[in-house]
Amino acid sequence: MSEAVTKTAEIGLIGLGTMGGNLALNIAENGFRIAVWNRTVEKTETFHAKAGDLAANLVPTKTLEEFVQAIAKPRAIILMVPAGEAVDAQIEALKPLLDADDLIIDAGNANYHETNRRDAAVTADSPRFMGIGVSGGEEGARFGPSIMAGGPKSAWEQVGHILEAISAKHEGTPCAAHLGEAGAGHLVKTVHNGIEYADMQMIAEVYGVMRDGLGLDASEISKVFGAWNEGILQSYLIEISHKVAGTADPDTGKPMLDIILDTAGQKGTGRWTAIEALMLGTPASAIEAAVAARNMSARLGERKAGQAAFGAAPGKVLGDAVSAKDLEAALVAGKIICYAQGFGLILEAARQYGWSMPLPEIARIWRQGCIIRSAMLNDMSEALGEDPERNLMLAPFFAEKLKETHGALRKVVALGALNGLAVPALSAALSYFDIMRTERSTANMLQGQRDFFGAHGFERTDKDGKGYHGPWAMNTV
Ligand SMILES: NC(=O)C1=CN([C@@H]2O[C@H](COP(=O)(O)OP(=O)(O)OC[C@H]3O[C@@H](n4cnc5c(N)ncnc54)[C@H](OP(=O)(O)O)[C@@H]3O)[C@@H](O)[C@H]2O)C=CC1
Ligand SMILES: O=C(CO)[C@H](O)[C@H](O)COP(=O)(O)O
Repeated sequence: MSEAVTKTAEIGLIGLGTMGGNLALNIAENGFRIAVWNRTVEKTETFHAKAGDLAANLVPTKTLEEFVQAIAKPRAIILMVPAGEAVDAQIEALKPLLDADDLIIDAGNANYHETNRRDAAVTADSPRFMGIGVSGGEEGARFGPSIMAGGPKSAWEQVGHILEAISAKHEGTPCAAHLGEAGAGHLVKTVHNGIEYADMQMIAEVYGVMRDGLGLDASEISKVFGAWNEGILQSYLIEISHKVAGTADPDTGKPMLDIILDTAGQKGTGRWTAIEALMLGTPASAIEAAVAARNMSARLGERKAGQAAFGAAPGKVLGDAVSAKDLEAALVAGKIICYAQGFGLILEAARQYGWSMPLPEIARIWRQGCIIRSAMLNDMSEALGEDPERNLMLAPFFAEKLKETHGALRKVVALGALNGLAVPALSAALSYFDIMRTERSTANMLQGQRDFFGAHGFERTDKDGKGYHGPWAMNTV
């Protein structure tokens, strides 16, 4: 190791796990010399030994001191460790070894409030801090992720060229961008993951309709997803759903889908998105429903008891009541709505925090590299470019698509409800659509109730001003 350390690295990375190891190889492959350090030192040795030709651009180190010394000044150090305490611990361990113009970059899935806190804690004497969201999983990290950066402009000026070089490219354009101050990048990554949850959940719901309502087997379902991936729904998530449904278990020969236990894991970013939407007061009901569906999936014991108590919904009841075309159109409508909610959330955060979030740029850097990459993001980027403040579902292209598809969404949700097939995210998307296209909603009743029990006051449709009260005076009902 010590011989390699004598050569100065352009950047450093801590945390050679799934993401960090692949990101380091990606950086090395793009011609940047990178110093690496891992808490478990033996992993660094193995990592270096297995790096093949790329080993020449890697500088493996055994101690943090050795690691820091191996990086050219002003140093840039990427942390790719679990969010939370590990990040704070690494920052504290690095601080005494770094200069004030050095830069620490948290590239994990941090809660953006923590990124804001870490950014605010930077003083004139401590290293600068930057939070970047990286999406694309293992393969993306290795061959080109989507990178959502937040932090001081000086930080982007220092490392932007490296991040752009290692990012995915959409028709030659890097899927990496500086999106704003402090936690802006991590907020966008969080919302990316919230959309990911909703997109995945809606795909799982139409899978359920095909499996339970239509009685299709996994290979038939795989073919349907494969066909959809040639059309408007073309996306990484549909592509992998096609592959997941089409894969057999090597042990039993059965479809993998029939072997996988139906309890979904989650690491927290979907939940953070839902919490954020509630805190900012912006609707993200399809995302919230997707998080709730994961929570319900985890309660297998309760679901078993529920089935014993109430019986399962009858299977294969849909016959030709719903077609693959209907399901595809329902997914299109649901997808437009969940993205409208996600971009609406980012817009609201930008308004409340005074950040200037470039919404078209966000859609642009999601077109390749990330888990939610899809053909539709190209149209979204254009629609948001026309007017970033407008609800995405009102952009002419998407309004037209919704006019064509909301009937199918309604049909799938209605058939699901009538036949006991749970479609919570599609259903939430439909309700959002119906509320957001209704000028005269039912919240007048809520205002009447609030005023009745708490004298909260309301506005009138026929007069200006606030704070009107009804003539209820505790005795009228
Ligand atoms: N996996 C994915 O698809 C994606 C993950 N992310 C995010 O990237 C980050 C890393 O995830 P991933 O690579 O999957 O995780 P892994 O579990 O594969 O790797 C974690 C790495 O962090 C190190 N580490 C763990 N705890 C500490 C600690 N307390 N102090 C110092 N180092 C520590 C581990 O070192 P050691 O070898 O010693 O255990 C290991 O190198 C997370 O924030 C995750 O949410 C982001 C996008 C996608
Ligand atoms: O950030 C990611 C992709 O963009 C990670 O894969 C993330 O861990 C997925 O979230 P969860 O584990 O909650 O499903």
